[in-house]
Amino acid sequence: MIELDNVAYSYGGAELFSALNLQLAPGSFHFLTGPSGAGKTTLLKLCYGELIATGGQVRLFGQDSRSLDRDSVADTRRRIGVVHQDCQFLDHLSVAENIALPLTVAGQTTQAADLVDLLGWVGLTRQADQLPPQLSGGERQRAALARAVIMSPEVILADEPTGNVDWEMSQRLLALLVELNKMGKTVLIATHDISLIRAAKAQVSARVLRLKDRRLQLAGADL
Ligand SMILES: Nc1ncnc2c1ncn2[C@@H]1O[C@H](COP(=O)(O)OP(=O)(O)OP(=O)(O)O)[C@@H](O)[C@H]1O
Repeated sequence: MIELDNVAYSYGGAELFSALNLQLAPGSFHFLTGPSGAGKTTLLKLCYGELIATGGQVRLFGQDSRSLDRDSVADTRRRIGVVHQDCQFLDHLSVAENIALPLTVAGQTTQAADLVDLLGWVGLTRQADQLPPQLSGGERQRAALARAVIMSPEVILADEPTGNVDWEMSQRLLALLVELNKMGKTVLIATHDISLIRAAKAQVSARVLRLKDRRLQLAGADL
């Protein structure tokens, strides 16, 4: 689904990583960990075509990310749901409108019943008409997850989805991501939270990758 082959990335002259290989197979569950600044967010951006590799090749659903035309970019955006690190809501729109935004942007109408179901699934039924600044950290993260899945993507890429939430809320978010994986979705979570990874490994068969010193490696079994 998403394949990185000998990939390098540089911001300006400084190479962040190189010779990086990754395959996200359908239905797989991956964690991406590593020190702050190692390039996890950058790697996720390469995986959804927001950035183009400065070396090697990224293939998204079999297509080289460098050669995606407008339609293919739109198709890729539909097939990959992203939970951004900073959530990125439009503060003048309600929570429900923010969640439905990918559909609105794609010119599709929101099925009210689907939106109600989705709000219920993430536990935000009561908050549907509130504005994003009125939400708690955990509610924001759940709204971001709902927005990421509203287009029924095949792949979910989540960047620190449990940042700034307590343990109980991180378990709740993890349960939603595990549920999505059990429905057949491919999941990749970038996180610093080792205890989250340990909790997940009791629930799902997950590969843990560590980005460090410009290389991507399988983490040890102790994780
Ligand atoms: N647009 C940019 N221009 C220049 N440098 C950037 C840009 N975006 C990120 N960087 C740098 O690239 C490095 C990797 O950033 P990135 O956000 O990918 O790391 P990360 O592993 O996700 O970090 P964190 O865990 O702190 O979120 C950092 O040193 C960062 O300052």
